[in-house]
Amino acid sequence: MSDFAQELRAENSENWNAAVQHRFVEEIFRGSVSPEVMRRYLIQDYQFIDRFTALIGAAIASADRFSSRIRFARFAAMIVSDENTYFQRAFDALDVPQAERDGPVLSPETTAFQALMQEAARSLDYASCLAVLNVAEGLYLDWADQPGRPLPRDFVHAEWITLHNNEGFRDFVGWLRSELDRVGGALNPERAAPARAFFRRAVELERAFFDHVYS
Ligand SMILES: Cc1ncc(CN)c(N)n1
Repeated sequence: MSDFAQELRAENSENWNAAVQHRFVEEIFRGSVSPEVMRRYLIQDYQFIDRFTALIGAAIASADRFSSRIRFARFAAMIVSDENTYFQRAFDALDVPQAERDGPVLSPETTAFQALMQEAARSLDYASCLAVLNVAEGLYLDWADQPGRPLPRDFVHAEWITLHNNEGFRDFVGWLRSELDRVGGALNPERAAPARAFFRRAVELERAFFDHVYS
């Protein structure tokens, strides 16, 4: 099998590393993200999750085999259950009114990320959907998976970490990488170009998304 996923990651190492070593990551492990920053982050991220779920739908539609559709459908079920429940409990803890949960003013960074996911979804190009999903989940596993590091006390911080470093998530990200290697690696350079570009843009946006919650 090719190592297409690793190649793309290496091409984008500067932004990837800046995101996984971001101030937000350090602060969340210490439990010191301020309530205002955590609120802003989660309110915007809930809108990210909405389009992200639609992108998984596009991956289900465009995948080339049933076993891959099953894998994505199971993952989507986790997002709309465990992860959605986390958001609701965190919003309660942070006193986020219903209007800001359902229809907040979107930041330019959230809008840009939503647009990128929509573009990938509408392409119905499986390799492009996989590229964006690999960034969104691979980069989150990369920052959250710090074995031996103690968890913060507040569930708002701790659970955001454990949602992204548990065994099931690790396994899913490993599968996502192998799927991108299988599908992307079989394409000639010209046909792989859209996935390569989606990957690059997604890594840039992940970094910008972390940055913008502090601005
Ligand atoms: C911006 C962003 N990127 C990735 C993830 C992980 N699903 C997230 N919740 N938000």
